[in-house]
Amino acid sequence: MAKIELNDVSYKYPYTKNQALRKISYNFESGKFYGIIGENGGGKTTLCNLIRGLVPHFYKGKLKGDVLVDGTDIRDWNLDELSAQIGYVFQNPFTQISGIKETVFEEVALGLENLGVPKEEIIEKVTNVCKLLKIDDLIENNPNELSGGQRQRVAFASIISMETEMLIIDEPTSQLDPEGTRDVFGIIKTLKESNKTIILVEHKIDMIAEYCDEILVMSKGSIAFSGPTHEILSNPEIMEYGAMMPQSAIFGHAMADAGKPLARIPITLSEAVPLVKDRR
Ligand SMILES: Nc1ncnc2c1ncn2[C@@H]1O[C@H](COP(=O)(O)OP(=O)(O)OP(=O)(O)O)[C@@H](O)[C@H]1O
Repeated sequence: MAKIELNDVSYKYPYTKNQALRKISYNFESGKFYGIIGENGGGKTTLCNLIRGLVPHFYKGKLKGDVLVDGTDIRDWNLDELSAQIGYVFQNPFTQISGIKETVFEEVALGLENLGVPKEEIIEKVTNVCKLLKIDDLIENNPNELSGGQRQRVAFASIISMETEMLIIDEPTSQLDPEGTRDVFGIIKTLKESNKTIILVEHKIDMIAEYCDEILVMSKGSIAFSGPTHEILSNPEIMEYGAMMPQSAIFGHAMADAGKPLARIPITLSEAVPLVKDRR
C-alpha cells in the first residue's frame, strides 16, 4: 500500500477562481525521498497542505477526488492524529515558531509535551536534536529574538524531535546561508537513512539532485513530470515549466551542443567529473 495515494484530485481555495491543484493522481511510497520543484504558484505548497490535511481541515474550499494517507481518506483523519504521523516544516519559520515559549528548549519541547512524553525523555530528545541542528548554544535564548536562519533551525528541530514516520519539508533552507543549507541537507540525508518518507519542496536544484530519489515537477496545479531524479533533472524540457536543471546537467547539454558529448548527462558534480575525465 502506498503511504499517500492521490486519485484525480483537484482543489480550489475559497473565494478564488482558479484551481490550485488540477486532476492530480500520484502515489508516494514509504521510505522514499521525493523532491517537488517547479514554477512559483505551481501548487507545490498546496499539495503539501493537502497531504498534511490542512486542506480540507483548515483551508476549506472545494476538494474533489480521493486523498488516502495510510489507506484512510484525508477527510476522515483527525488533524492532531495526522500531525503525530506527518511532521511539517513550513516555508516560513516565523509562522512555525509558536510565539508562546520563552526559550528555544521549551519551543523544541512543545510538541513532545503535547504528546505526553515523560520529562526525562523530552530532555534527552531535545538536547540531541538541538546538537544535531547546531542550536545547542541557543537553548536558553528567546526564539522570538533569533535570526531567520536560527528560527528555521529551531522550527526544524521541533519537527524532528517528534520522530514522525513521514516529513513534509517546504523550502527549509530559504533563510539559510550555503553552510546552513548543506547542514540541513545533511540532516535530511540522515533522516532518509532512517527510512522515513520525505517530501521536500526546494528551489536549490543542485541539492535536490544529490539527495532525492524521485522528482515531481509542478506547473499550473498539475504534475508536469514525475520520475526518478536522474531522468527528470537531465531533461531540459523541465525548464519550460519553471524548473531549473542542475549546473552539471546544463554543462552536459552544453558539451553535447558543442559536439563533444559526455557518455551521459550528469546531474551532480561527482557524476560529472569521471565522465569528463573518461572522455576521449
Ligand atoms: N491561502 C490561499 N488562498 C487562496 N489562494 C491561494 C492560497 N495559497 C495559495 N493560493 C493560490 O494557489 C496557487 C498555488 O499556490 P502554491 O503556494 O501552492 O504554489 P507554490 O508552487 O508553492 O508556489 P511558490 O513556489 O511561490 O511557493 C496559486 O495560484 C496561489 O495564488
